[in-house]
Amino acid sequence: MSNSRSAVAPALPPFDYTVFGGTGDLALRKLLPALYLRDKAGQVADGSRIIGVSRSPLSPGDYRAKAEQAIAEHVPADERDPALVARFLERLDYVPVNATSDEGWDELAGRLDHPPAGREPAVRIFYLATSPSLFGPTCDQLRAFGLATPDSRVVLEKPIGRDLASAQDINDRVGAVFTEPQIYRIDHYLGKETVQNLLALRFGNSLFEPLWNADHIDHVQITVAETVGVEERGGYYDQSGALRDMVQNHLLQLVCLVGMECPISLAQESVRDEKLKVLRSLKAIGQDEIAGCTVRGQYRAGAVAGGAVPGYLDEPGIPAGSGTETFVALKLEIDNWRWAGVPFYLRSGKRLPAKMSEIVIQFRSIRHSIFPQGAGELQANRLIVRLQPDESIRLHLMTKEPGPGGMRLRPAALNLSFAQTFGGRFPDAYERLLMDVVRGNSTLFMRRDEVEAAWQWAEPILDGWKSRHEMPKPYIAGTWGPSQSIALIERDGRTWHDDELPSAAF
Ligand SMILES: NC(=O)C1=CN([C@@H]2O[C@H](COP(=O)(O)OP(=O)(O)OC[C@H]3O[C@@H](n4cnc5c(N)ncnc54)[C@H](OP(=O)(O)O)[C@@H]3O)[C@@H](O)[C@H]2O)C=CC1
Ligand SMILES: O=C1O[C@H](COP(=O)(O)O)[C@@H](O)[C@H](O)[C@H]1O
Repeated sequence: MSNSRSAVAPALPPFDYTVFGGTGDLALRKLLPALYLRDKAGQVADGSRIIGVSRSPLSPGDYRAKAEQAIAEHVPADERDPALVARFLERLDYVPVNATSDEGWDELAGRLDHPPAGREPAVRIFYLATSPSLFGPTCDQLRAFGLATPDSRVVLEKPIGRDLASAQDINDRVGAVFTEPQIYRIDHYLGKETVQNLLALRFGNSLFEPLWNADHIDHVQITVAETVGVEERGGYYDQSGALRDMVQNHLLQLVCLVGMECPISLAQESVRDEKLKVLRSLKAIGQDEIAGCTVRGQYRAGAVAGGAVPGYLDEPGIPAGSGTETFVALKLEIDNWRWAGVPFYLRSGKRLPAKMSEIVIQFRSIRHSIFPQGAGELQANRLIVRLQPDESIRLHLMTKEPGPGGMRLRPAALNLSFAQTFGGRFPDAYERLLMDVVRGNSTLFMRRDEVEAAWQWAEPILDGWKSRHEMPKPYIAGTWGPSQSIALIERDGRTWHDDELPSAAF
């Protein structure tokens, strides 16, 4: 299918993107491919530069070779145009720099201070794709070497801390060098096309908003399921776990977009103000509620997509007997006028049967049935927003079964498939977000107070788990998590929306 939508993207001002951690997994797998694809779409102005930075003693030529390989591996073949790849590689440079010493900083300053001749003023961006422990030292050095100019921007990768205090510490250190409007905290879920579409669905249609409240909605489910395990990131993951890695950021941002009031406009602070109100309205899960409202799981050896996979404890970099969770299910409530009493059930895990993220809005049952017994069970309406893959919005309704012989009802779905409706390629979240930084649009980035409010809610759960000294419940890789996750929702007389999903792989 043609890529007509992204081929006509408007050009932006030239930029200097300095990527700290430029040789790392994130830069090679996501950032460079995303920048190449935006360049291919015509959004990268001539004279723009991408400067990879890390301690490795590479030449610019070595770095270009690495980038070329990364593009070959991570950009689909039909998007790789040799002439455009060559043009993109020309924009790349590399400087060895140590974030925690003075090594390489003068060279980096020299590069940034000497742009290509005749280039118009460029947007200066520092992307910190490194461990968060380096954010403070890197920003200190950016200031010490005069690189943190008043107009420059800094992008922070997640995780922003591992609890409230460490998040505040990072925010303080970065905030001592950059003002809040200069800081872009990435949550790549906000860059996903269908996640942004939640705003269009809710506030671009008159149909749903009158029903979008506790009077009409029984509950909400959010599932973010992955088939992958911890891959090469065991060292990081074991210190993190599913609540810190996925729930505190990505899933809570989804809760915000489902739960927030209509912002006064799409202006960045309006949207972020509304999300913040949701985060501040999250009902604290008390220590006595942890056992009933949360479930932790850890995968054991099993099969995913027809192939055998090892258990978490046998993955590289995972210490023997680790008690880190690779699966979380929990029930939360937004304690406000709109949502009082409506449970939000969240679950996320690795090594589940399918890579699939979706939001299910389960409406209440009709209050009175006029249909005779035998007309079929009346199922409550359900709106399903599939975020990935096969992006779609499906509305499940009851309809009459066609034909004579009385009234029989049957559920059926109105299905808005994005691929069928719009065709083309959906840009990766990083493509959108990297260019939003160039534009200076931080709507889809997290503000300091959002990150800290999310930690404020999540931290007592982490503390509760720690004080209970319980190991996560085991689940077989390729299943939908531990049985306790099913019990969590079934205790309330509800079930996970699994009926249209692949079942366990064996
Ligand atoms: N990989 C992913 O999919 C995702 C990663 N993240 C986060 O992004 C960050 C980076 O992740 P990832 O790329 O996987 O990590 P990697 O370990 O693959 O890369 C780390 C990078 O940091 C560089 N680095 C380490 N120490 C220094 C230093 N003192 N000075 C300068 N550079 C340094 C490394 O190069 P060198 O050793 O040569 O200095 C390397 O380029 C992490 O915080 C991670 O949690 C977030 C979302 C997804
Ligand atoms: O931030 C993260 O997200 C990925 C999942 O992202 P997706 O876009 O593939 O859904 C997850 O694998 C990783 O552990 C986490 O750090």
